[in-house]
Formats: sequence, structure tokens, C-alpha cells
Amino acid sequence: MQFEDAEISGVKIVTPKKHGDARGFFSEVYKQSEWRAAGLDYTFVQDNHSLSGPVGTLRGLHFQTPPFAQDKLVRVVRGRILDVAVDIRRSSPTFGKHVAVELSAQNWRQLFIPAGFAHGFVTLEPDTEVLYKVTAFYSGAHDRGLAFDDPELGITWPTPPGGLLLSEKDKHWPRLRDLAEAFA
Ligand SMILES: Cc1cn([C@H]2C[C@H](O)[C@@H](COP(=O)(O)OP(=O)(O)O[C@H]3O[C@@H](C)C(=O)[C@@H](O)[C@H]3O)O2)c(=O)[nH]c1=O
Repeated sequence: MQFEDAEISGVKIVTPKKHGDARGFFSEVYKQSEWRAAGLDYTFVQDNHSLSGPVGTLRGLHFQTPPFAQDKLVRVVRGRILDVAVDIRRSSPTFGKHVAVELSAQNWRQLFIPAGFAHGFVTLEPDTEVLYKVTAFYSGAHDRGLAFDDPELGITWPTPPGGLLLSEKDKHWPRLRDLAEAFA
């Protein structure tokens, strides 16, 4: 398992080993001992799985407020996404900056996003399946978001000719400058 630092402190790109043979492959996709050896000590309590049909499905940008703030480990088992993490830690020198990494079933990369970031992705292939582990349980009452198209964030979302597909909820999140909840 390979751990790389992304451009923003705390965000990591994790690439597990894939052992291929005539049958297919085997891969240890998460191993607590290796994470601890890399100085990453997190307890994941929930595994999530989403399927997005159309190319250009955009989910985000989401976060949960304390005490339900979540660290997330994201991967793709089918298809391809551009995965985005925006730093919303007010005291951070990179507040408002983002990391964008392509994750796919092919490149087998995972993105680790600590609490204090808003997270979202857009799908680059049809029928893309995303799996992610989180360190706090889902709480609808603590579920918050940030406008994916806030010009201050400067995120370039790849957009297919038919446009992006968003949930109703994701069309109405506040901009960063109007965000009531952000992290210290
Ligand atoms: C996230 C979540 C949703 N749900 C329910 C609420 C709702 O009825 C339905 C769909 O929820 P959403 O529209 O929020 O799903 P989605 O837009 O896929 O939300 C996810 O987006 C990505 C980018 C993240 O980072 C995740 O943490 C999560 O916020 O599933 C749960 O039961 N448990 C969960 O953990």
C-alpha cells in the first residue's frame, strides 16, 4: 500500500497493491496495521456504496458538522470519477483551496479526506460505483454542504454535453463566504 501526500496537508492518496493472476486480482484495500505504520490512526465505523448512472452525475460538496464530522476514504470499483476535497478549516493556510484527483477502477487509487473538508465528485463514466469508509455515523441533522459551483472555489468540473446531474439538495448549498458552519 502506497501513501502519498496530496497538495493540501492532511489529504492523502492511497494506492493498494493489486495481485493479478489468471483468475483476476486480489487486493487488500484497507489494512489498519499499514495505516498505523504510516502514522494514520482512524477508526472507520460505516461503509457506503453509491451508484451513479449518467456520466456527469455530481454529488457534493458535502460534510457533517461535529460531533459527527467524518474522515472519509473514497475509492471506485466501477467507472471513474474526479474526486474533490475543499479545505474548510478556517485557520488553515489553504482554506478554500481544493484537491482534485481522478479515481477509477483502473488506477485503483483511493483518496483520504480528513474532517474539515467538504467532499464531492463528478462521474466520468456511466454506471460508476463509489465506495467509501467514514469515521462517524451518518446524521441527517449534521449534514451540510457547500455550492459546487462557487466561483471562489475555482473548481473545474468536467461537464458532458447533456450537463451535470445533481440532487435537488445539491443545487442550493451556500457559497464559502456565506457558510455558517466551518471548522476551526
Ligand atoms: C450519506 C448518507 C445518506 N443516507 C440517505 C439519505 C438520503 O435519503 C439518501 C441519499 O443521500 P444523499 O443524497 O445525501 O447521498 P449523496 O449525495 O451520495 O451523499 C454523499 O455524497 C458524497 C459526496 C459524500 O461525501 C458522502 O458523505 C455523502 O454526503 O441516503 C443514509 O441513509 N446514510 C448516509 O450515510
